[in-house]
Amino acid sequence: MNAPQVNTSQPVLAVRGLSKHFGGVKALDGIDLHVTRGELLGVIGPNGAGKTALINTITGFYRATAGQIELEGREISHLPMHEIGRLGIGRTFQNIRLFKRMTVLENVLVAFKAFSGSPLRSFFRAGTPKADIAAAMHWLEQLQLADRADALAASLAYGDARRLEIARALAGGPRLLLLDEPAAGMNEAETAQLTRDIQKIRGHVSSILLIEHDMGLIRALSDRIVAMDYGKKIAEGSAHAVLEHPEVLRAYLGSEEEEEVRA
Ligand SMILES: Nc1ncnc2c1ncn2[C@@H]1O[C@H](COP(=O)(O)OP(=O)(O)OP(=O)(O)O)[C@@H](O)[C@H]1O
Repeated sequence: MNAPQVNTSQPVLAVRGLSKHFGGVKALDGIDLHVTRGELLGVIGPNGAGKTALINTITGFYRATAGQIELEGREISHLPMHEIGRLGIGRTFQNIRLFKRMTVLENVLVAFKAFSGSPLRSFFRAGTPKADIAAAMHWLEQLQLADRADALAASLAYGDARRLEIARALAGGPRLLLLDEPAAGMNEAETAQLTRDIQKIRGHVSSILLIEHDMGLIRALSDRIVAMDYGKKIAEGSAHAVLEHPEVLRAYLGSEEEEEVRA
């Protein structure tokens, strides 16, 4: 199959009519959205709106019930997860997933390992190419983790562990980075640092889709916001337009997050 022609006006990600049903539960119900080159798209919605299901379906962790997912014009919804990762979609998880008994540096090296396709154990035994170590250290420096490179991942403070997940995702060289609630569980100072970190990494990855409940982070970082509820898109546009949208306020009404949306 020929590679799609480079088209700078083409969205990096285009999702059309995307649905994911679990029995009678419509986690995604006909979602349309796109992320353009250089854009950070914020995705908000109350608990259970379908935000994580969106990331899980884009990355092939869930198989879509219906709809299309295009990465730079190429249909990917039928592809296995590892192939979607190889084509350039990186992610972090709502619940941090690190190799806790490996060092911080090794956790980032896994990204190169996954891409080279060779078995992990023998890779480390055989010695790691200097270029990979230099590249991994670059990402650790970007996320202020270089001085913890030899520490065990298990010993990291919560905020550092979250940043290590981001460093690992970036080391895979994604065109599109999907961040699933990176500020979850962070205190105010950690969230402020994370905001600066995400600003910094924007220059290194073409596009970012950011799921977050922290409206301060969403306001500070998003070029555009999509709001979801019950698996549907209920609003789309600028931070001001979406966070003041009557349907968005209604969706959050009565939930603990209502005050945050208005803050
Ligand atoms: N594997 C699954 N099996 C069954 N139902 C699921 C599964 N994953 C998600 N759901 C359901 O799909 C809906 C959307 O869930 P999802 O986790 O995507 O919401 P969310 O917007 O990410 O919520 P939160 O903000 O709490 O993380 C929920 O009703 C959830 O119970």
